[in-house]
Amino acid sequence: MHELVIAGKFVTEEGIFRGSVGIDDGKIRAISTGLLRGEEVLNLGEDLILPGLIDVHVHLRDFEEKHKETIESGTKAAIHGGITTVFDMPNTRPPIMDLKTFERREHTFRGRAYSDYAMGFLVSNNCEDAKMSGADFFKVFMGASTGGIYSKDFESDYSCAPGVVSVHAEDARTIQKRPERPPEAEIKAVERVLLAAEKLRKPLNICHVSTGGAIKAVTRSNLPWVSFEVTPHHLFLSRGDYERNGLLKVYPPLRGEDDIRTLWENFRRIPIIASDHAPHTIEDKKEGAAGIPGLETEVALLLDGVNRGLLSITDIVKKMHLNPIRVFGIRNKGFRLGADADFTVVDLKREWIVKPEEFYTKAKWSPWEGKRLRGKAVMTLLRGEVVMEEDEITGKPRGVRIDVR
Ligand SMILES: NC(=O)N[C@@H](CC(=O)O)C(=O)O
Ligand SMILES: [Zn+2]
Ligand SMILES: [Zn+2]
Repeated sequence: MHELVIAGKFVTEEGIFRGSVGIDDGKIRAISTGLLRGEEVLNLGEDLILPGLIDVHVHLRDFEEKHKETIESGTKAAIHGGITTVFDMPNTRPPIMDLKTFERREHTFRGRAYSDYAMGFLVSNNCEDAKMSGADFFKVFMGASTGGIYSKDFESDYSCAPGVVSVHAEDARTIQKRPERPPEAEIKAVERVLLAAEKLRKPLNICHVSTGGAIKAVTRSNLPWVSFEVTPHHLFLSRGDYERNGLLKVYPPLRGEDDIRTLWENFRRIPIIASDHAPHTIEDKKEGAAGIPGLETEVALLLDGVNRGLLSITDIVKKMHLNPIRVFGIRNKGFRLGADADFTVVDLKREWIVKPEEFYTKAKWSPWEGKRLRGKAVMTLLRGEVVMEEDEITGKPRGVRIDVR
């Protein structure tokens, strides 16, 4: 007899099966195609039950930028959007690039996160601190983005990081000459990344790949320790959208139809989908801040894509659960016995209109404002506890740091 049994239609990388999962102490203890017995049974009918979705690229801000987002508002937005674990990007103010600030970040998270979280460390000529930090992943900027910090010697920073490196691949010199950041800025940086990865042979994830040239270069290099992520805004929005709405300024920039077509033509080769949730106030955006909020639309946009035949529901499990766990070595997550009982429950047929005023993020604006989407996250479970149901955040912050050791 389990504490809790969840029954319904489970989605794995192979497909959908009707069955039930037995949960005790927040962990998956039994998986069955029949109906397990539980003190409490949560029957989820026709909704689809995905393993907890993981977003490996999220800017939670907080510290001196609480007006943009806090740990609470950002992680509430995560579980509202169906995300159970977020990777906290370290280009905060102050940036997380020394031991004292890393420890301060760790305390800032305690008891305030509504989702689980991985802690990042920004590497830029600070190798000793990076090695001593114990961070869950490491961030390197090859060119400046929000916060303005970037590596003067990418190879040395990449070589120093004692764990998986996520890299912002836009070439600094090209950006200085051509601030509009054409595809060449990304392609040049990605080619440098691949040469370094070939030499150093250590795990690396290329952030927000946006161009056909970069995705072709990565897939051609075929290095098993090199992964990459693509964002929903680079899949569903274009440079034309930015020309019509200046708020859509983002680094790397939204691209032309050719690049977008190549991303979709290579969709099955994309290991990870991540939001690059980058909240700014409307005032900051009007002053040219780069970044787009994405936590509360990313899953719904992908589900809408499933309904339009652009991708399959199993793609979402592969690119937002399985591959993030594999690439970043997450030990306590996964749809298997002994792993945390995190689940993202979606209603694939739910039609709704994007209304940013109903968002939990402080960035109450969206490129998809007013758009009708088919598909929505309707319930989020974290270690067997319902933490979001029908847009309501239920209960207190339960999020804890993931285990990548
Ligand atoms: N993507 C952006 O345009 N902005 C991000 C930084 C980054 O991911 O480069 C931010 O932190 O605002
Ligand atoms: Zn970036
Ligand atoms: Zn980012």
